[in-house]
Formats: sequence, C-alpha cells, structure tokens
Amino acid sequence: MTHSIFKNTAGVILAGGLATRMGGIDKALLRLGDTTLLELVIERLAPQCRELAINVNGNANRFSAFGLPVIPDSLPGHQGPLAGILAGLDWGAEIGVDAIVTVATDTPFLPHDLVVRLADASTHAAAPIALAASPDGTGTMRPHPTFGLWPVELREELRQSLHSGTRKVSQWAHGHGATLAEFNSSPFDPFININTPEDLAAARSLIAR
Ligand SMILES: Nc1nc2c(ncn2[C@@H]2O[C@H](COP(=O)(O)OP(=O)(O)OP(=O)(O)O)[C@@H](O)[C@H]2O)c(=O)[nH]1
Repeated sequence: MTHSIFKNTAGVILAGGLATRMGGIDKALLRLGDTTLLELVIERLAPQCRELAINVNGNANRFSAFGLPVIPDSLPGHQGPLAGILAGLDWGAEIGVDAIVTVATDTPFLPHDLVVRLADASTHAAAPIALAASPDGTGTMRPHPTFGLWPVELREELRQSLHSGTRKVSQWAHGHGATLAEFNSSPFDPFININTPEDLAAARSLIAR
C-alpha cells in the first residue's frame, strides 16, 4: 500500500499566491529558524512522494536554486490555488503519476504522514479526492482545501470548470466527490499557515519553545 502511494503520487507545492496580507513579499522565501518556509515544506513532503515540483505564478527564476521542477500556472493572471492544482495535474500527467498531493507553501508544520493519510481516506471512502481537515477548536473538523489528493484523470474536468469561472477549491472538490482525512491538532495544528507578520511571529515563538 505505502509502496504504491510513493510510486504513483507526486507532490506539488502551491507557491503562486500574492501574499497581500504579508505586504506582497514572497512568502515561500520568508525565514523561519535557519531556513525558509519553502525549504521546510520541501523537507516534510519530499520523503512522502515520488517526485516534487514547485508551482508558481509569475517569475519562476527565483525558485531555480531549489533543484526542483518549477511549474507555472497556465491561466493568465492570478486565478487562485485551483489554477495551481490544474498546473500540478498537467505536470502529473506528463510524469505519469496517478495522483498529485498539493500543499501550501506557507504551512511549515505540515504532517509527516500527509500523503499516506490522504490516500487511505480516499481508498476507504472510495472517493476520488481527499482533503485534509483538522479540529477548529469547537469540535468541528475544518477542511484545508489546498492540502488534497487529486487524481490526474480529473484534470480536463477541472480545466473546464476553471474556464467557466469556478475558483473555489472546496466547492469544486466537494462537487467531484471529496472525502476528508482527519488530522489531530495536538500539540498544535499542523496546518497553521503564515498569512500575516503576526502569524510569522507566532510560528517563530513555536519553534523557539
Ligand atoms: N499557483 C497558484 N497558487 C496560488 C494562487 N493564489 C494562492 N496560491 C497559493 O495557495 C495557497 C493559499 O493561498 P492564500 O493564503 O489563500 O493566498 P496568498 O496569495 O498566499 O495570500 P493573501 O494574498 O494574503 O491571501 C498558498 O500556498 C499560495 O501560494 C495562484 O493564483 N496560483
């Protein structure tokens, strides 16, 4: 089971956002501890996938130092993470994997067992798509739609939806048979993401503990 997941799944790091809440800088290259957010994400995801790529929007050169394929969004302008998922699925088709797992570049504590748990949830529910979810503090599971397992065979459907104006990742995923893979949030939520300078300060104090 684990073996086939490693063989057939590629990881795609969504790094094409505008980071408006962070003043428009490149969040992937923000420093946390001795390294960047992007390097922390690569470190966690690389052992879980057959191959890994960075998905960007705009200038791809700034990511060339990371030694990974850099795949640009194919839709013009900033169309949001769903456009990045399509770029990832097109790349997945090119390299011959069955599915991709997407993650956000601003989430440095993502689970070490993300891929296997998403794949298990998808198999268990016979669902083509699995999204990660974690408790929201009120006893409800909150989905994290940019953390998902997406089958390559859905890419033409996704392309059509994007051309018809769909932009909301969770809406598209649930409309195409998504299930949730539930993760614990102890000692802290592994999907904590860094959107603002305050979030960055909080993450810095977490690693300094
Ligand atoms: N490829 C791609 N990824 C995107 C796009 N927009 C957002 N993302 C990625 O999706 C993830 C979640 O993005 P958000 O935090 O919602 O948006 P953001 O642009 O990073 O930040 P804000 O502008 O402050 O909302 C991040 O990893 C982003 O890099 C896009 O247009 N294309």
